[in-house]
Amino acid sequence: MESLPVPSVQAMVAATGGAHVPARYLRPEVAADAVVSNGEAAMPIIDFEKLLHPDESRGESARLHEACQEWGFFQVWSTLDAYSAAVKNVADRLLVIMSKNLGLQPEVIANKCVDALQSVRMNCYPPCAQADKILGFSPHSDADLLTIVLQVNEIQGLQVKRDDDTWVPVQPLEGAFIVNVGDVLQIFTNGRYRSVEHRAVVDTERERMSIAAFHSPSIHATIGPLSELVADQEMTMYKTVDHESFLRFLFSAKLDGKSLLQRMKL
Ligand SMILES: O=C(O)CCC(=O)C(=O)O
Ligand SMILES: [Fe+2]
Repeated sequence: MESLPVPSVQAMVAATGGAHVPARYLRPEVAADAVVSNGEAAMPIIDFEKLLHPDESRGESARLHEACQEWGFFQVWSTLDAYSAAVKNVADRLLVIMSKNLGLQPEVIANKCVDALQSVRMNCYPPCAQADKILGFSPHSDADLLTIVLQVNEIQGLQVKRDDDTWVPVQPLEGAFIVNVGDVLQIFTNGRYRSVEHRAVVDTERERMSIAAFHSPSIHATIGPLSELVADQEMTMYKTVDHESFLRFLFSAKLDGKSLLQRMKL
């Protein structure tokens, strides 16, 4: 469908700052409309966690019911708790299966993850007309155990570096997470599992968004090759440090490829 042949509003605002509004956009009735203040008549806000909580769900679902009848509109408030818990569950289960694959008792990693650290980063990449000259995210590897990334929209952007220095774009699959091994897992496995550099490019026209959830061991866990995974005669590839020192390494290094792992090398 073709759009109406009118001048672009964005271009017009950019040119005049909105100082001149063409007559076709003027709406005299707006001045006469009553707009009440956002006080008593505020739209209901439903707390999603309460809605799912066994003890609080009754009250909150009653409010939801009322909102649907009275307003037909409501806002749902949700901390990222539900999301974080869901992705943590995925990470924990993957780590159990990875442990089995490595011939490792699952408790070895699980014990290091009692009171695991988790952080979530929302990435937003605005479009850029000169997308081929810039990067949305510099090449880096993640400093955690496992990262679980949700591509919020279908726009491609994440690229993974292969051994021949080529970059492979990751095709977003609807409903799928992208999971990557982080530096800590590479260190735990003495290099068997690979924490690989990746980067994000941007689109020329469309904004892209992703949510990355980073799963790390407890702050009290030591970070170093797991003795169970260093075979007799095998060389230990990395230092063993406490988690706090590891994080200090991380925050003192700039986002630069795999420099953190280089610094952990023996
Ligand atoms: O935007 C992406 O797909 C990846 C983001 C990422 O690598 C990160 O947040 O560490
Ligand atoms: Fe990353």
